Amino acid sequence: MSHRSAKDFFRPLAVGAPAPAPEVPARPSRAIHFFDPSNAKMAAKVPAMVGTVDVLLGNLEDAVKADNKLAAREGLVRIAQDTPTLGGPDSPTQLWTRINALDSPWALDDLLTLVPAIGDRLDVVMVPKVQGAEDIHYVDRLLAQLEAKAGLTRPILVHAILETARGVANVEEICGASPRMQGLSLGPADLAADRRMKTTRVGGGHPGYLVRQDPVGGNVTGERSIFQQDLWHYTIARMVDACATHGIYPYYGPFGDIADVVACEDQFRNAFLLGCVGTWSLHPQQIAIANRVFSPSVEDVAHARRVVAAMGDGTGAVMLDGKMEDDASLKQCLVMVELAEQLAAIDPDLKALYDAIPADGSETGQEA
Ligand SMILES: CC(C)(COP(=O)(O)OP(=O)(O)OC[C@H]1O[C@@H](n2cnc3c(N)ncnc32)[C@H](O)[C@@H]1OP(=O)(O)O)[C@@H](O)C(=O)NCCC(=O)NCCSC(=O)C[C@](C)(O)C(=O)O
Ligand SMILES: [Mg+2]
Repeated sequence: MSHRSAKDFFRPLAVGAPAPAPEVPARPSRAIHFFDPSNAKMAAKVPAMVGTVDVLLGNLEDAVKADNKLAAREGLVRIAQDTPTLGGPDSPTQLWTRINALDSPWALDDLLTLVPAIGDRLDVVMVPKVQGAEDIHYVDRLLAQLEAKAGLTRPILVHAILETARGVANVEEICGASPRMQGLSLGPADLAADRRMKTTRVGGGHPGYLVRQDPVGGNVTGERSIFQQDLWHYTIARMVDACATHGIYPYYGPFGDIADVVACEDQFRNAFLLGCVGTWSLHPQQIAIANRVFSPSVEDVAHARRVVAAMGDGTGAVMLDGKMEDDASLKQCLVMVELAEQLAAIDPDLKALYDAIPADGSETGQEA
């Protein structure tokens, strides 16, 4: 397989296209909120959501009826044009879209329409059912041609949904396929079908996927604890490693049981703890869950600041509350402190909470 040279990697793929950015801009994206631009009721809610959610995503793919594909595409253009505060580098809320699958009758026209019309405001294009680097290369070149033609000065980024077994097998090459790559999301429904998993849900657990306590005293019919396991742990962990390797961001994905806000929060929190930066929201009530879970708690930030203060120049080992802290635990705490700073810069409520913590984390309790 041939690869572009290191220097070519950061040259535009079309004459006149903007140069690729060396780093993915670190913009908060705790909730990627999906809406169907062909649904008048949902579309009407979008302008008022600017500033209340990190990402608004106009969905053109699955969950939009085949008969509504054109209306969704045109609706997204109209919404962006009528809502000048949405999207682009200065907006508090990024504008993303999920285009149709590359083998569908709609994907080409999705990009041919959106880039000239609203390309200056479109931050990220999410590509579904990505199988390998070849899918990213196709979108990469096409976007460069369209950006050049439209005279855009800022490259549109690309986000891949991992929802086929082949996509998971190729996850590293997908992440490294282009400097446009912004991140990855899990597509648990399509992925489960493609893998022939025996689940019928959109994300979340399954009561049959469990580990059972050993029989007590050899009594196999006696009372035993069971522990439900996370079906998505393996895939999320692979995504996190692939994304961290390539300097891009991993996200959970959809949680389809809208009413089960408790299990939704658990699933999101597992992803947060494993290294994901955000998740999807399908219904307005999931935005608050995502914002809560993907923002470090006051206790975590206070503890992290205490460790940073106690570690001085960051080397050596100290005892804090009976626990050893060293260079490596300091690095974990810096991940937390830096995330808190990024979020405080865009979220006044969080800023107030974090600002109330003393700089050295003192007078606050233990790690959450
Ligand atoms: C679940 C549904 C059907 C419940 O819709 P509903 O109307 O029954 O809900 P509701 O509770 O009655 O809604 C209350 C109000 O909120 C509005 N509303 C409701 N949702 C939204 C929204 N998202 N954005 C903005 N507004 C929304 C709704 O229109 C209503 O407005 P109203 O008070 O004026 O009557 C609906 O929320 C919905 O369609 N959500 C988006 C679904 C979606 O985008 N699915 C695709 C992503 S998941 C996926 O594709 C899988 C994946 C990754 O590919 C793979 O795993 O393979
Ligand atoms: Mg899907």
